[in-house]
Amino acid sequence: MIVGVPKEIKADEYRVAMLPVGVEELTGAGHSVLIEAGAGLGSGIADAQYESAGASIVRAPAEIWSKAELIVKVKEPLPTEWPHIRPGQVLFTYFHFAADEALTRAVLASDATAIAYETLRDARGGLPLLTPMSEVAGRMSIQEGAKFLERPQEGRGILLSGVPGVAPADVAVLGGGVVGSNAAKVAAGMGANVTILDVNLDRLRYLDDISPPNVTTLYSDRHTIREAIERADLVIGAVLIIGARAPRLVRRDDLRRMKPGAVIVDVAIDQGGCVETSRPTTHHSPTYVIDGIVHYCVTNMPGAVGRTSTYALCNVTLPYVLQFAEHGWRSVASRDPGVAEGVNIDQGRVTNRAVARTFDLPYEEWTDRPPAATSAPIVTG
Ligand SMILES: NC(=O)C1=CN([C@@H]2O[C@H](COP(=O)(O)OP(=O)(O)OC[C@H]3O[C@@H](n4cnc5c(N)ncnc54)[C@H](O)[C@@H]3O)[C@@H](O)[C@H]2O)C=CC1
Ligand SMILES: CC(=O)C(=O)O
Repeated sequence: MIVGVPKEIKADEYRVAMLPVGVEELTGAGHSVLIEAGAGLGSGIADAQYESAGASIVRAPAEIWSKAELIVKVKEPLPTEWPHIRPGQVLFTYFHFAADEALTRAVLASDATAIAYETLRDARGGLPLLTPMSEVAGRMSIQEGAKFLERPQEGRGILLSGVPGVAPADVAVLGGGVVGSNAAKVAAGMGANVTILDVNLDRLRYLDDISPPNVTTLYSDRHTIREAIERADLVIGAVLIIGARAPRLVRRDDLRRMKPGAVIVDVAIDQGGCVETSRPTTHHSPTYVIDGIVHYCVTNMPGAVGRTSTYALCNVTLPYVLQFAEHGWRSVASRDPGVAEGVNIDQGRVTNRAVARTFDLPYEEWTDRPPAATSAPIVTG
């Protein structure tokens, strides 16, 4: 199989979807790997390292898109990449379709197959390809929140930890999953008073068991959310309903009840954000202020720590890439229902219920039978 790894083109995205060891494993098994020149530089990996592992370095991204049967990426294809997507091609990357109708329709129209990192499940029902990036983003959310609480960054001029004689900050974490628990761990470690809100009581019981005394758990409802964000200096948005648009837990009216200069880091922005006033931002221009509240809504937070994130991501994606190359993704997905849950779009059909519902598109349960050919098959070689 020909596997292609284009350079990421999203703003401030320094990750790459494959390590040299991945190239070595794939080429050792008889596959070809095309890596775009410079794709690894943001993560400190030189073209020569890929080449010595057996990759072909390709200058023109169009050549990768036109030759590869399996495209392995980090972020969703951007509009300039859409025309390159080919019928029958398989794209393995983050998509977050529910936050982007134009992307959804472009991939549907392409007759390609989209296997989304963020909905693929493991045998325990976890999200193995989302988890490492959620760990990164959860930890970063406190680092970033702390920075934007500084007065020159338009925050309220609060040091998260406080100092002897002055109280620490209050941090409210909406959603106690991977992002939320990692955010809470870092914030609590810095000495902040942390409140985690979630609708999953078993999860709250677990967090209550393992957390230090400066972490409180609360069942998440409209009243507890409102009270927690009114108290908070820093709010972390960390909810997820798999495949779906994030629920809007904080409304515009709520901002007026918050402390002026408080900061919201809406990590869930990649699924549309859990705050009504959130809109995507970039690492270069990460924040904006509405009603006195600083909003940080970067959709690719782990991209800023490319080296750590690339390794953490590729550790978990490579085993799937190897299986797809070796056995074909249809055969892998037909044997592993967790992989089938990753298939969001398959050659013109929406095969993820939440995505279909978000855009009122027809839903078809995924089966291993390829749809009747509607376009010319992909040309390889
Ligand atoms: N902006 C970025 O760069 C990144 C964003 N993310 C995103 O962060 C979000 C969270 O991801 P994970 O923590 O991995 O998900 P997760 O599934 O581990 O945790 C989500 C939690 O939200 C809870 N939840 C659902 N509805 C809720 C409600 N109404 N109130 C309170 N809690 C509620 C769930 O019970 C669950 O515990 C996702 O959208 C993910 O894609 C992840 C990594 C990077
Ligand atoms: C999860 C995701 O979208 C990211 O790591 O950028």
